[in-house]
Amino acid sequence: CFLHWRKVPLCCRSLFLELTYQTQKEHSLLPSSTFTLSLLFYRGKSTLSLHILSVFSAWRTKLPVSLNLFPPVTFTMPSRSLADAFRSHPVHLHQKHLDFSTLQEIPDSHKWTQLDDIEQQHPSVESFITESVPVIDLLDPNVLQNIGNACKTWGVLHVTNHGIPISLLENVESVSSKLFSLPIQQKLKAARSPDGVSGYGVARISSFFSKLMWSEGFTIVGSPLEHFRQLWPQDYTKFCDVIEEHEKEMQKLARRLTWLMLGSLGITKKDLNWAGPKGESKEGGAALQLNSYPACPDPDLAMGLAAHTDSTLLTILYQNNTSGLQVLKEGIGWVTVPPIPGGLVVNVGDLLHILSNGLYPSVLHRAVVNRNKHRLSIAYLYGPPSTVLISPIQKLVGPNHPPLYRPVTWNEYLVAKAKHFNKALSSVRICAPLNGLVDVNDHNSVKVG
Ligand SMILES: O=C(O)CCC(=O)C(=O)O
Ligand SMILES: [Fe+2]
Repeated sequence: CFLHWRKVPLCCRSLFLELTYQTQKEHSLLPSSTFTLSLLFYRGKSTLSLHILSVFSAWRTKLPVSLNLFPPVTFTMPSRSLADAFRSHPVHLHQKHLDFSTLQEIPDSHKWTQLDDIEQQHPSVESFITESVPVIDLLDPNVLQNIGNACKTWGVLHVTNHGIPISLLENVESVSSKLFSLPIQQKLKAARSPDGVSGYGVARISSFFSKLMWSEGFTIVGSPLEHFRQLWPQDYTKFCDVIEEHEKEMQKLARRLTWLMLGSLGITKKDLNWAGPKGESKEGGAALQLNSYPACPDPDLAMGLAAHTDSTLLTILYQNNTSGLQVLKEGIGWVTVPPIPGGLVVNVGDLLHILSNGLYPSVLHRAVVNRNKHRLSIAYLYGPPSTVLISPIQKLVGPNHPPLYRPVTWNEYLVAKAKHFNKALSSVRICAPLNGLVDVNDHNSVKVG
């Protein structure tokens, strides 16, 4: 291999070498364990030096060392859990916990007097004079086509007939509502630790802003048992049961939606290694994010949750009966996504953006607040198994469609997000899109206040 490396043009600025250990029990020709060597050359943001790598591909069938150029998705390797990814990259937050219920006016710490670039460039638009986010019935015979159009043009959709019992969604809403209405001292008993992921606290993205957001959150990764025991020493088990049941149902829906979205791109389970040889997929990972946006005395000066994209394959969002979610639609501005009865919002996340090679863009969204009503949202953040490498799917890549992103695991991407926030997608980009468009988030400045 190293002989060929010399042929890499000097203009290549960087070389990524990813050595991954793969167990291939079923493969008759290879020993049970082989290494997959992924070589990825890139030169800044311009095109890839593919010619050198084609030499390697001929070897793939003969050698126990396989050289994958842009593997769609590969491997399992013992690695850190999602929670570890956060732990290894702590985000330093202003740990200021307000008791919103007692405030008559907005303190300076929460006054967004100067909006960041993205808010200034894109005004809010009234939903009745513009288009609205597509509503897709999952039982519609044209569901694939409808989902594909919505992902391509909006990066977000509403789904109905999704199969999640409304009573279950209401039960999770009720747990959230009880949780956030506990006294602040009680909630702080389940506070998220500075290097942790689960628990009560301000939005994780707060560290990128000088002003705090008008919201509080509670994150659940794995079991909420320990934290719930702190919050409700007497009756935590019934709350845990609700979360567990919700997780089970949402996992099923998230998996179904992932395959519908990929299916609308012509991708089947056999195109993805992590789907398993018979199409059965390994478990994806997930986090549940409960968000509370108290009524705010001056909503124009506050921000519920600042503009961001989700570091997921997709996110499924339930909102109580109060509006607040807005998505950025290029050429239009911020469009409100009001709750629809029985419906769930589905966002394209950054990892689906990468898998689809930018065909399905992750949607920039934010939450605004409201003068009179308390708003709750429940986000199911769904991703792949955390050690699977995600890169543009080979079927979507060709001479006219070079891969735009390098392979990255969910863990690695979370670390990139913790470092670069809305520039995380650009940080894993290896090539400018041929259509000259850049990621919407590239325009975002994170300075505020
Ligand atoms: O509250 C909302 O509508 C948005 C929540 C959200 O974007 C998130 O939790 O990532
Ligand atoms: Fe989000």
